[in-house]
Amino acid sequence: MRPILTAAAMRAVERRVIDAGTPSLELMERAGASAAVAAWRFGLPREVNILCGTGNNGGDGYVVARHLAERGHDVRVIAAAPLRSADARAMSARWAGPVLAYGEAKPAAGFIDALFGIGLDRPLEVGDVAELQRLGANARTRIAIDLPSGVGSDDGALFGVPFVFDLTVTFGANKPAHIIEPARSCCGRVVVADIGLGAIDSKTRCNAPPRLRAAVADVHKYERGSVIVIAGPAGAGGAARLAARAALRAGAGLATLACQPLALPENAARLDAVMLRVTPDVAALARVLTDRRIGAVVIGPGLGQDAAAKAKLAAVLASEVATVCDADAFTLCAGEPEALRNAAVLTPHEGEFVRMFGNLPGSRIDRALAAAARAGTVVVLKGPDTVIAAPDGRAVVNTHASPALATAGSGDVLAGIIAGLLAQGMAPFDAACAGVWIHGDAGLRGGTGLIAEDLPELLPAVLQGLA
Ligand SMILES: NC(=O)C1=CN([C@@H]2O[C@H](COP(=O)(O)OP(=O)(O)OC[C@H]3O[C@@H](n4cnc5c(N)ncnc54)[C@H](OP(=O)(O)O)[C@@H]3O)[C@@H](O)[C@H]2O)[C@@H](O)CC1
Ligand SMILES: [K+]
Repeated sequence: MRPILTAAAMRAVERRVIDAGTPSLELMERAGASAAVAAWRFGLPREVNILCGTGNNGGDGYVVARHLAERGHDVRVIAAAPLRSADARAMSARWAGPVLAYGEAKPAAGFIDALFGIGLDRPLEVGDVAELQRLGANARTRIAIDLPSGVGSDDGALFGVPFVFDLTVTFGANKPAHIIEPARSCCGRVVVADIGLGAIDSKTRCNAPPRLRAAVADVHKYERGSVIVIAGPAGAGGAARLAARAALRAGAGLATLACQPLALPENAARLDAVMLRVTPDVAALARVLTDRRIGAVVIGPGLGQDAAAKAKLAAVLASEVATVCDADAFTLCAGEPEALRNAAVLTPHEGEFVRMFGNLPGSRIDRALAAAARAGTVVVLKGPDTVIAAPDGRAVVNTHASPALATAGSGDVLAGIIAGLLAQGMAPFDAACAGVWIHGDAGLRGGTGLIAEDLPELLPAVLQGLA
């Protein structure tokens, strides 16, 4: 999984490489040269304006200017002044082409933004926004060096980015802003250039296709894992049924819906491969959960929010079965996430997350990590940039997803997939990362018009693609 580095972590890597003997000016040369190649490959128009800031991002811009001019581009640098970085001053001295002040350059078809990178820590100034706007708004091709000026590197917040870029060329590793919204949508395509920083380690990473265990020929259905989904009252079983079907399609050998007698006719009429188990009361449910063959349980989708629901949740959490909590489980434990400490994975969307954990500071990654530490369990903060965080400080961000997944019941399916993987023996963090990727891939395959019922049916194709 590719690393994601905060500005501070990036600076630490840079410092290590410099201390090991590579001059910072050499790193800037590599950064600018690789950005110029990426821009050229992208089909940058011949005429290019490069807006250079006063720090090292601006320094990169001067290097880009020199390399593009060598490749035959007609380049003008528009310079913020005075240059405050010694390396940027050295690189500006090596640039022999035109340097213009704000307001002097004519807009051109190509625009490169080297105004601010990871050093931006406050809103853009009015003059900077105006010049970005004047030169970039109508350019045919807009390329950002390291980051679009105006995005917060660590939290992905927008400090006044005036338009969306076509390409962002970054160095060594992705920054959170390339991965998390709203900044991610401003970056366009993101290219990570290798500038010789060596192996980069990070506890925060981008999600990747999971490696699943190969199927064994001689296997019993119980050995493939058994999942139980706790249904809610009569008339509200759809969410639980979706989760159960998803668990089966994700590879569990069995999925069972546990429901109360009154909900039996509804569920029996709608289920075939998924089995039904009537649990008239909490004691019956607790007894079912002592079956050691059950590998995972889902509770929350369509559960309800009454005393009966609360008692079922307590029974599940008191059992030893790996539990995925979703939906109503969060409402039942609003403000007290410690109550869910015994769960294996929590899958809240943004609203549920806030209900559980309040308004935590920082980026989505920071917030998910803080929540996982507080709840003592894996937290999946769902969204277009889903963050999977573990109490030990690992975080994975998934962007392999489709807007089509923002549909009723989609989250129930995700909970079922994760439970299906847990039941097959995956560790909670791995099952959550894999489940989110698989769910995202199904969403991409389904595309526009997708509804939650489609998702389980898309899973065989997704899983066969991973085998
Ligand atoms: N990491 C690596 O390995 C490599 C990194 N490289 C490059 O270095 C870039 C980072 O450079 P950088 O540290 O000089 O910061 P940069 O983004 O140029 O900002 C400059 C200064 O602007 C200021 N400032 C902040 N906000 C502001 C605002 N709104 N309006 C006005 N001013 C504002 C703030 O200074 P302050 O005013 O706070 O003193 C800040 O320090 C990085 O993105 C990459 O392109 C490559 O060269 C080599 C390999
Ligand atoms: K930039």
